[in-house]
Amino acid sequence: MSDLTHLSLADARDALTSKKISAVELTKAHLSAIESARILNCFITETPELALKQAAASDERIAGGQAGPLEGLPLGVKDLYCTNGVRTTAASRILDDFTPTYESTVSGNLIRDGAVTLGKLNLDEFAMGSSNETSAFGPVISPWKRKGDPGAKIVPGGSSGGSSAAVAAHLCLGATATDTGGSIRQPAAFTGTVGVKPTYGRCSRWGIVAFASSLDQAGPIARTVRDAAILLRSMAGHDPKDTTSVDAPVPDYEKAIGASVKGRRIGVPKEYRLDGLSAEIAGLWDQGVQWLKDAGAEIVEISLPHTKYALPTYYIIAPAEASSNLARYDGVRYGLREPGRDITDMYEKTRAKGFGPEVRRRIMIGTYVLSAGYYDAYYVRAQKVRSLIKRDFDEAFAAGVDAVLTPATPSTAFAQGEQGSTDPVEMYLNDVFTVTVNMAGLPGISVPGGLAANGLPLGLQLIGRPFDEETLFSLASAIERAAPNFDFPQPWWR
Ligand SMILES: NC(=O)C[C@H](N)C(=O)O
Repeated sequence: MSDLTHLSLADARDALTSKKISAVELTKAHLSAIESARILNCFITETPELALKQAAASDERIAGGQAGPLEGLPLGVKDLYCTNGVRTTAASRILDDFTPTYESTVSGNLIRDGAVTLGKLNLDEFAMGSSNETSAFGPVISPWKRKGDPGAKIVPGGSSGGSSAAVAAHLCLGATATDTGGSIRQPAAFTGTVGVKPTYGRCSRWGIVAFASSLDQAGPIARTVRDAAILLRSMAGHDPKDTTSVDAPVPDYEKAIGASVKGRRIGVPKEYRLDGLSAEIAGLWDQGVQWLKDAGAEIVEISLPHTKYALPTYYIIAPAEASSNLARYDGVRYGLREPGRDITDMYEKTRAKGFGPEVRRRIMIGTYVLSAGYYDAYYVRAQKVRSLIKRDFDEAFAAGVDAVLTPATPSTAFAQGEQGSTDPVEMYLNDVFTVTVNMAGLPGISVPGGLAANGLPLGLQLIGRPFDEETLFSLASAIERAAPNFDFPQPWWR
């Protein structure tokens, strides 16, 4: 077989189980792809020895007829997941050389099912950002190029930018990611990949560095809808160590691929047709509607009246939770410590040195909205609006809508430095279509819809009923079949 990194995860699985290729061979092909793509800065930590050891064990299990569902498949892990014996940074200096003595439940589930782990993927610091430019380990460069602009360094989206870029550049067959306000779906849309944000509670958050605990959710990024379905099945499941994880059976999501969508009711929310929405994004959305119609779905216009409050509400709740979660980085319990005159001075120096500007901004906003005198005006009010946003969706689903279709992002990927350098709100606007899903705890998927005139990928988003990821997989696979084919970028980085 020619280039093993160009197999889909599903095809690689089949080639491994039928012994056409070995896990060691497949792993070596990915390790050498990673080595020749360092300029993209996708990985913070590479773990080639560990990967080869896991691959050899996989080959033995395959030979012994004991292959797990992901046996021998090389994956990347977002560096927000704690990994036993492997440095975990959250792309922050504050964690320094923190090396967990335990494995996050979700990455542990992948390893249990036979996956090979290639290393830890870059991200925005503590997952705060939409372009991977806030990482203390430097930005990730997307493998994609804007037409006629070879010098521009295109961002892979964020915060899971290492995951999306590595998958798009064929450095791994799939990757883990996390989504608090769009961090799986937006980078997937920017890189022509598929990203799934499962229902809140579908995957365990145990062992994943916390950002905003009521919004955070783990999920996969992959090159096809089928591959994402295979990964989610292994990642999901109840975990007694996370009291918010739900004890519900995990379906075989792969069975939803190619399933008929005839008669499924798709809601198109009029509030997402923002003033100033670009003609290209509006066109993509109309196209998506047509593809689902052609596949037999029924389209209904719906109203989600509180949509316009979602972004400001998210940027109160998420920083509030972050300011509380990040209080633990005090120079005593984890990583970095800057000596000071007394304990307060040590705290201040450690936190000033350890956190980057975006993380500091969020901690300050969060502390402000939680402080006496402002708590009711901001935090409590934001929680009330959050309930209204959730109720909008509840009502749409109660009226018989099976899923909601929207664009994933308001634009294609931009170049480094082009957004948010003077005004952080410009960066926050990237999340305008994605944050509602986290606020309501719903599942969402981003699926490619083809390429824009500038040559960069476009993504459509489907939002589903709680714990109905299956419907999203079947609808997304219908879009995947209908959308124009595109090739991932040729490896200019080698
Ligand atoms: N973490 C996320 O889901 C990304 C979002 N853009 C944020 O900065 O909060």
